[in-house]
Amino acid sequence: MNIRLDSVVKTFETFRAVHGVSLDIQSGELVALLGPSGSGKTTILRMVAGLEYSDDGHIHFGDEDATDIPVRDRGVGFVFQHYALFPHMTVAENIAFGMKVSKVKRSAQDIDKRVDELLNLVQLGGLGTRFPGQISGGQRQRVALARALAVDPRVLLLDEPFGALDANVRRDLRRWLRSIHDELGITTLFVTHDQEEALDLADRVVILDKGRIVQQGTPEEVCRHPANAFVMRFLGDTNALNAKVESGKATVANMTYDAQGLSDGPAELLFRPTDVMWSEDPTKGVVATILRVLDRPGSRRVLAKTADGTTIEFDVSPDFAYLKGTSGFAEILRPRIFQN
Ligand SMILES: Nc1ncnc2c1ncn2[C@@H]1O[C@H](COP(=O)(O)OP(=O)(O)OP(=O)(O)O)[C@@H](O)[C@H]1O
Repeated sequence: MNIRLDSVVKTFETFRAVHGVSLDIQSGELVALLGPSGSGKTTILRMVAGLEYSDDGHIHFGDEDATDIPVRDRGVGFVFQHYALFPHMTVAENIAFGMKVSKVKRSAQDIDKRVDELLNLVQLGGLGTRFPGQISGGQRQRVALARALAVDPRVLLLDEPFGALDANVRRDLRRWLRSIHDELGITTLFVTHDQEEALDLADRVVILDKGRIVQQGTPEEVCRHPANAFVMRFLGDTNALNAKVESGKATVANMTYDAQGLSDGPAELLFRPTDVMWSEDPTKGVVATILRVLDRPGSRRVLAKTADGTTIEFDVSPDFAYLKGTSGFAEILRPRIFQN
């Protein structure tokens, strides 16, 4: 089932939370909506679910205008961070619930069989008789997914489903969710503010800022070719140096960089901490003095000050031997120059 959002707008009283968002989700695709808090992710998801109406624009499920499809007929399965399981029902009863109340009637035997299949799918075989209070948070979210899948949804909507869990459990669950998605191929829209989660999981990442899509692409595209400074900063640790563009060249201290296509004037040169090599050759990089060297399990993080007083941070191998106070040149491997 493909989903198409066409210039969708949502305003809460006077505040516009979603500004004309257009997005095509292909059948079987796993798309992550990624953005900072308040960027409109949940509002978009709720409009796709039919829990919220758009003020303008259209949402299509396949060839049908979703506005005409009541929520319970949309064939949507949800998993929300706080979409609690029924505490007084066992895990198996929770999973069976949707099937029991569905318009599609199934025999008790069919339901039991389907519950067993789903328990095995989410790797909780044997835990069907436990109550939600007797399993871990990660297991509860797996039950929530099994419950969402029980009614054979055409679309799966997940809103920060692993948000309340600790980092290691989250990492395991996202790998697991990806393999379930590969097995079932259900069109999935996943909301997260966690960059790594979106990049790990999704076929396509849609980055939102203040209710607008600022970039969409594969994880590789958004990482390697950020559309602007916001995307670059939002996706991970970023250093910024002031630059001046003149005739297609950006000057930063003693260095010039290619800036074809940019207009003359101020700009920012952005780069990742992993994209720096320390050099003793003044033609190679921006002059800097080491302030501190911090140790990490597999690397060293260097804090250095450039000539105009900006602090930059970069990662080097554990055998980096330069000491605090040493001056040298920070060679920037993948400089990106942006203008407002
Ligand atoms: N029912 C509502 N009434 C008024 N304002 C709302 C309502 N729901 C959301 N908003 C506002 O709309 C904006 C977008 O909210 P939304 O929940 O979609 O953001 P989000 O990107 O999902 O954020 P988070 O990651 O914090 O959940 C926010 O500024 C929020 O305060």
